[in-house]
Amino acid sequence: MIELDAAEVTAWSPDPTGGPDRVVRLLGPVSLRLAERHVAVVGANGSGKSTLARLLNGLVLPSAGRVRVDGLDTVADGAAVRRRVGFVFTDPDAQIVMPTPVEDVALSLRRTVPDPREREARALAVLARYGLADRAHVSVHALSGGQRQLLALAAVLATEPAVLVCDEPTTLLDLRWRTHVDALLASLPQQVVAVTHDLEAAARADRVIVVDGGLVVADDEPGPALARYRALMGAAPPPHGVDRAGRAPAGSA
Ligand SMILES: Nc1ncnc2c1ncn2[C@@H]1O[C@H](COP(=O)(O)OP(=O)(O)OP(=O)(O)O)[C@@H](O)[C@H]1O
Repeated sequence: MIELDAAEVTAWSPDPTGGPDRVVRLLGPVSLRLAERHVAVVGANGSGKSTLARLLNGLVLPSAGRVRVDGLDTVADGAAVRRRVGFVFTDPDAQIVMPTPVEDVALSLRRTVPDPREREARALAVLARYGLADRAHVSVHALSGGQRQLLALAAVLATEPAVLVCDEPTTLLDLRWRTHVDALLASLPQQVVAVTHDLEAAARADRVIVVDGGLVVADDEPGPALARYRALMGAAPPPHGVDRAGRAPAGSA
């Protein structure tokens, strides 16, 4: 169970008019209890989805309020929370650090499997489970984008987290790989919280959270929540001024 109690995230941001840095609120206050197996988080660019996702495993800490996972506080019990909550980024290259897939998965297992031979065997078994057995020893640079995302997922899942948080895991993938990764996420035994712009995938979740302007503006079953999101997107033109953090869009100087 993931619990957010009046959680807020603030950050210091430069004042675009040249004044002193100022505190901006990126998210919250947000209070949620997430127990469903598949939770989708949708919202416009810059609405606060990634900030919400990162709160769940302690990559971002609340400036106020609390975030707990199975009773563990992300501030007080950060390491335990990170062991419990796996995180997958949009871009697998942000996550893959070793030269070959087998070494990358083995790196994830370094704490739980001390013996190097056993660790390699376990890593190979994990790669086989996710369809990457024949790519185990190639350079990670020789993998396709879809295979790299699958490797990033495999390396996180190797540690058997109780919860998997994914921040737009299929945004960079073609349709075939998106379908494959979506099916894999749907088949996992763990709780999956996925930020997504893919409304078809969100429609298959048990619950959909809609974030707008750093707040949860809808939290419901997919039908009503996505209807609210579509209405919100239809109603609001893309912003042309500064974003909530006070930054002007690229090229607008
Ligand atoms: N460290 C930071 N300092 C200042 N502003 C930040 C910081 N991190 C994020 N922001 C701003 O906070 C807002 C929310 O960012 P966030 O990345 O959570 O949005 P998002 O909904 O995930 O967007 P996208 O769909 O584009 O990835 C944005 O306006 C972003 O520019």
